[in-house]
Amino acid sequence: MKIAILPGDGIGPEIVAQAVRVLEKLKAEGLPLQLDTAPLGGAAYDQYGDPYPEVTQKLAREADAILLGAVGGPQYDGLPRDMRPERGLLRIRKDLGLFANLRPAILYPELAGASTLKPEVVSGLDIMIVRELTGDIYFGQPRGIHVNEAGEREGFNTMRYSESEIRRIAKVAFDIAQKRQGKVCSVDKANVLECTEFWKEIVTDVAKDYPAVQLSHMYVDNAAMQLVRAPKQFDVIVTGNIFGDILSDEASMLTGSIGMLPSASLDANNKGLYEPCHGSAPDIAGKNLANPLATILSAAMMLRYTFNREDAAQRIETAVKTVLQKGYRTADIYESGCEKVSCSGMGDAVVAAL
Ligand SMILES: NC(=O)C1=CN([C@@H]2O[C@H](COP(=O)(O)OP(=O)(O)OC[C@H]3O[C@@H](n4cnc5c(N)ncnc54)[C@H](O)[C@@H]3O)[C@@H](O)[C@H]2O)C=CC1
Ligand SMILES: CC(C)CC(=O)C(=O)O
Ligand SMILES: [Mg+2]
Repeated sequence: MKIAILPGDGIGPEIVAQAVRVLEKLKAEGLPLQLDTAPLGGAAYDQYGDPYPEVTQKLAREADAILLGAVGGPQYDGLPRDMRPERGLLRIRKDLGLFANLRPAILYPELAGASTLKPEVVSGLDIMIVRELTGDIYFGQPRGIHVNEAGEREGFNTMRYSESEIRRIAKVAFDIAQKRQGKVCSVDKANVLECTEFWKEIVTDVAKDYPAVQLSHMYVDNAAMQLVRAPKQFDVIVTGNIFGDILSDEASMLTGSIGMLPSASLDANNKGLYEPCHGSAPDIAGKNLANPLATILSAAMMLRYTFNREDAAQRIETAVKTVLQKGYRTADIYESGCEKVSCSGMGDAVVAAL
């Protein structure tokens, strides 16, 4: 089981260190893990002048799976766009064909009080957001900033999806829904954007192969509202890259914190990159304050999706449940009566629970 470890920037190294401790514990018990580290994002730019350098490309391509922290930081904002950390992240996703981004928003009952919604609205919450990850306005050409015909500067990006890109992500969503409650809500803005009107048409066509799955459609503005009004109406949400990016951050707060949301980004053969949904959190970086659970839960997703080790995945998830039941909380999910722990303190607790 070859795993590339890419700590990244900001809180990335702190949270990844805790997930690596969890993996090392499983390795010591006999799981055949090989962990190798390389830089991505700003750290890679600092060392190699490229946010996705060759050394990282080689390691990532040869690995079965990748564990990533997060990239980015204000110190890189002035760089040419192609040198910025976030571009390194987009490049690795594209390079490895990681088109299917699974972002489960699950409420642990112990965190009902940390959710932004009332306990009765979120209790039992279990939504799977399936976000297309290698297309849409994040990749569409042309893009840039230029002087237009009127002699004025303007910025532009292009939202585009090919039929095959929509079909393959729709199939992922329907396949997942078949193993869950059997409901897919496709989120678009088909009332004004041709690209997403096309999305809706293709998803509707793919649904014909899944008669047991109930398909609904929702405009993204309404979906953003429904997520905080009545989130349990959703089972699987399938949507494009930008809408999925935004809606998953929103959904994270239903679970108590952005620090609780893991993700898997899969190619067609379940090779995957696993990372928390949040960014590099420059405001708390280097302070040992970050919540490492999203990253630890991402390692569990890795064992489940890439390595087919449901047993090991569930062990990690059970350990996370145990530490929450015992009352350990990082600052972002802290409530009075609980025991506040640091990032590494949470890592200690999870390793002990394992
Ligand atoms: N996948 C990635 O690598 C991503 C990178 N970014 C980059 O990260 C940098 C910061 O972006 P922001 O918009 O501030 O988003 P962010 O997700 O890094 O932070 C937003 C807020 O959530 C908090 N937060 C995030 N993760 C946390 C954790 N594990 N525990 C406790 N609190 C946590 C932060 O302290 C901050 O207050 C930017 O450079 C951005 O481009 C943003 C999103 C994803
Ligand atoms: C570079 C961004 C697209 C990262 C991000 O916000 C995400 O993937 O959630
Ligand atoms: Mg995001």
